[in-house]
Amino acid sequence: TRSSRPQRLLSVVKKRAAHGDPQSVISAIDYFCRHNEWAMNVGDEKGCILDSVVSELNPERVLELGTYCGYSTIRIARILPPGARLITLEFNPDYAAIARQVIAWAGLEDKVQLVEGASEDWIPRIKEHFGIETFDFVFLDHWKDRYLPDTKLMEECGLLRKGTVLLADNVICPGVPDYLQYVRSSPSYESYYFKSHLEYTQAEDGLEKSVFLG
Ligand SMILES: O=C(NCCCOCn1ccc2cnccc21)c1cc(-c2ccc(F)cc2)cc(O)c1O
Ligand SMILES: [Mg+2]
Repeated sequence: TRSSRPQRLLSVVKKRAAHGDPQSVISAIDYFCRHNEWAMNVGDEKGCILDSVVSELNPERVLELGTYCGYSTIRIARILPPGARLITLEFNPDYAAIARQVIAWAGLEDKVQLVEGASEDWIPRIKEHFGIETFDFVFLDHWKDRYLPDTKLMEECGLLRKGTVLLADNVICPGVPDYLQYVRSSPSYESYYFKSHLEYTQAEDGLEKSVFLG
């Protein structure tokens, strides 16, 4: 049967990118998705905004909800300080299997722990399973109707601390209206909208950066 889009992405990475060179993996994926086949990676334009938020924060403990093929995983992991750890959660086992290989090809497997399953099942177990107190940075890029309930769940589970930064992808397209309304109106968050475009297109999209105030 026909290969999957993630499988085609992985084969492009292995053909075009240098092993152990995260930037070449990022460039290979972006070229393929812009010129051959669109895929739902955060992409190069929003990716540069992600890079700037992460490098300004220098987080030690990072959570990513939504791995897909590992594109944003390696964008984040490649600029983390030594000893920092990224936990990335993927629901789809086929995506997870591809992402593991993309992350390994980039040489970043030591900084990344990929877990498979649903956020609502995993979030309550992160503390005891990973021995983590709180996260410094959370990247939300999974089911858009889970951004709000999972943010409330992370608050309830004590995974956020004063200053934890949440960065949410796709706040315009596909859109997360309930999440936006919450973080923009809650006294517990300071929010900022980075206007950009849907990956590899001219459609509007953006990233919402929200600092948890405790
Ligand atoms: O749907 C998207 N992402 C989510 C994937 C499933 O995530 C499932 N998932 C991953 C961990 C995880 C943990 N728990 C539950 C579900 C969990 C997504 C979609 C688009 C998009 C924009 C325009 C279109 F015309 C079509 C699609 C763009 C994006 O950038 C996206 O991120
Ligand atoms: Mg996205």
